Amino acid sequence: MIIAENVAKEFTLHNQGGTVLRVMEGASLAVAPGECVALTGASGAGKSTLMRMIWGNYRTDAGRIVVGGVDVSRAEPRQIIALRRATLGYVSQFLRVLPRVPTLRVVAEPLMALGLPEAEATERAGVLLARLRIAESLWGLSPTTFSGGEQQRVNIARGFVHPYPALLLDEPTASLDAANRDTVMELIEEAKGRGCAILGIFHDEGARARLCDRLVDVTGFRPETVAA
Ligand SMILES: Nc1ncnc2c1ncn2[C@@H]1O[C@H](COP(=O)(O)OP(=O)(O)OP(=O)(O)O)[C@@H](O)[C@H]1O
Repeated sequence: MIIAENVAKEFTLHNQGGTVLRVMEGASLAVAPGECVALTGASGAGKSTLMRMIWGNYRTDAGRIVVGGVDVSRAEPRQIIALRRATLGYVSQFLRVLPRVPTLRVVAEPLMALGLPEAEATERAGVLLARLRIAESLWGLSPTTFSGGEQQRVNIARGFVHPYPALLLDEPTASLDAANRDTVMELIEEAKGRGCAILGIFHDEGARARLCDRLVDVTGFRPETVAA
């Protein structure tokens, strides 16, 4: 479902004398439906860079990334938009929303973008917000003023409201209390159960042990490691 083949990436720092940073070479992995794979490796090893390339935000310099049959590394922007709408969800560490959009709407939006009627989309959004213990009194407010943990749960609700066949998760259990952390792990298990392919960064070792079928250490994709 999520495939990376021989992916390479370098950054050119134009404002720093054109310095070229080679950060990745020969990165290959595959995540099958129903599987959860954790990206590991020290800080700066390239976990976020690989996730951003799969999400289609960073260009792939060499190799191929295919998600749900779409070649992300060569796709047109409109294909990436369609992929993100129906196939690939992404729960980033930070919630990015337009100001003044109420929380219930923020969570319902992915479903409405897929053509679901507003009433059904908001009902499903409400079920998930309640499950993630966001007080109903907050649903009509913009999440921009919410606490860090509340924002993260809104972000998670948005990422799980549609049964995406593939999901990218960036530290989904960070900054959550025990009960909410457990609920998020249940949501991830349910997604796996329905065949979702999940690739994530999990610094939470307990969550990694409970959820992940395999670990992929991106240190093996550093150019100096590949050359050795
Ligand atoms: N936009 C960018 N421009 C220049 N260099 C970048 C950019 N994004 C990442 N890098 C560099 O790529 C390398 C890998 O960074 P990345 O954020 O992918 O690591 P990480 O494994 O996710 O680290 P962490 O666990 O600290 O988040 C780092 O050396 C970083 O400086």
